[in-house]
Amino acid sequence: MVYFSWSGHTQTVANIIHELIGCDMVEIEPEEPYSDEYNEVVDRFKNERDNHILPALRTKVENMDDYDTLIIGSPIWGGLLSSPVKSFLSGYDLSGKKILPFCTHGGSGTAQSVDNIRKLCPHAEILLFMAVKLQTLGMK
Ligand SMILES: Cc1cc2nc3c(=O)[nH]c(=O)nc-3n(C[C@H](O)[C@H](O)[C@H](O)COP(=O)(O)O)c2cc1C
Repeated sequence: MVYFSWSGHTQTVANIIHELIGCDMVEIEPEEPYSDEYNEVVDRFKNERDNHILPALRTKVENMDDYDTLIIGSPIWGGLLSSPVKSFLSGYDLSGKKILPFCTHGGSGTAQSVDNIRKLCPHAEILLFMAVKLQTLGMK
C-alpha cells in the first residue's frame, strides 16, 4: 500500500487497512514538504494543478516488480488525486497490476480521482474504489 496524507486522515484509513490485512505500507513523501498552513497548501496545489507540475518525491519503491496489487490512498484535492500521488503513479509502469484506490474527502466523494488514476496507469486494472468522508472518521 502507498498513500499520501497531508493532515492525517488518509493516514488513519491507511493504518486501519494495514492493521486488517498486514500489507507492506509506504508513505509518499514529497521532497519539499507541504506547508502546515491550509491556505499555503491550497495555493501550492493550485499552482501544481494549473501548471501541470508533479512534485518531486523523496519516496522510491525499488522493488515494485515484486507486487502485483497496489492499494493507493490519497486525499481529494480540488476534485482530483493529490499532486504527490499523481507524481508517484507517473513514476512507475504499473501495467498489468491491480490497483485498489481509496481516498478521503470533505464531501465531494471520489470526484475525478479515479479518472486521474486511469489516465496515469492506462494498463492497470482498477478494482474497487473506496471513498471515506471525514465525518465518518469522527473528523471535521
Ligand atoms: C488543497 C486541498 C484541496 C481540497 N479539495 C477538496 C475537494 O475538492 N473535495 C473534498 O471533498 N475535499 C477537499 N479537501 C479536503 C480533503 O480531501 C480532506 O480533508 C482529506 O481527508 C484530507 O486528507 P489528509 O488528512 O490525509 O491530507 C481538500 C483539502 C486540501 C488541503
